[in-house]
Amino acid sequence: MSDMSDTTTDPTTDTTTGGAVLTFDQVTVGHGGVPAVRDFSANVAPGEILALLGPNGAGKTTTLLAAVGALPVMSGAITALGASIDGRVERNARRGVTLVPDNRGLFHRLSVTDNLRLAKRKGGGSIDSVYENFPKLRSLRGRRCGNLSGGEQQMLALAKALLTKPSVLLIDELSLGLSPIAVQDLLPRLRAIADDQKMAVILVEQHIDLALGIADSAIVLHHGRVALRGSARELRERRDTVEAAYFGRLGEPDNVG
Ligand SMILES: Nc1ncnc2c1ncn2[C@@H]1O[C@H](COP(=O)(O)OP(=O)(O)OP(=O)(O)O)[C@@H](O)[C@H]1O
Repeated sequence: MSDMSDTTTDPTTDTTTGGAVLTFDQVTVGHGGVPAVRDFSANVAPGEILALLGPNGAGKTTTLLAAVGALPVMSGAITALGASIDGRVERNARRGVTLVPDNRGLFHRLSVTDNLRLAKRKGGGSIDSVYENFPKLRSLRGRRCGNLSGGEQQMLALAKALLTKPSVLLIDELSLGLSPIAVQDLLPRLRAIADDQKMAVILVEQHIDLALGIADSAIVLHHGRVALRGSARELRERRDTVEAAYFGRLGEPDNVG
């Protein structure tokens, strides 16, 4: 169990639902009937970035997939923008709940602009505004997406998702395969856009310090259980505790659940 009594007493329980646009209420979700995440509760408010941390296999992607309706919950409930999340992924996306998947979800044979045009067909902002936020993409606009670097593809994946003006954006390892400098460039942009658009974000990220550097709050998952939660500021100051949670040294999952 966490000793961060100044943040939240029970790490599996989040009782602050006021103003949340995305709520997980004691959610258990998994694959083929086998739970991968158990009793997960969390709230994310407009403009809030929640960093979802944890080692490989902790259940981070599973949590995001459940939040867009791509995996049915086994028990508990997920609510976004006042309505329950169900299995209709496209409908959830139209309502403003958008996932940037870890495989980036890009069309590699199409140009940068054509990828953006396809995203724009789902509604939302203008391609010009994307190029204002990501000037690098403007200079690459005629390039085939498959010929972009990993960092450029990540930027495009983020830009595509932002084009639909989501209210809730779920990002699975934006920094996958990127240099630390590229991550340092992208994450502050995400912070600024979340602030501007009052967009709620869950950021799954392996770069713990960079994630805590831009997030408002954070949860560490271990073996599908919440091992630790708190404000990002408090967790930055208790880096050793975060690491202990990450490696399951705050107690066995059964004890914290
Ligand atoms: N399609 C699947 N079928 C069966 N089990 C799965 C499937 N996808 C994930 N799992 C299992 O669910 C658990 C959680 O996986 P998940 O991908 O959510 O973890 P993660 O925290 O995102 O890990 P990583 O950091 O490696 O991406 C793991 O034990 C994993 O093996």
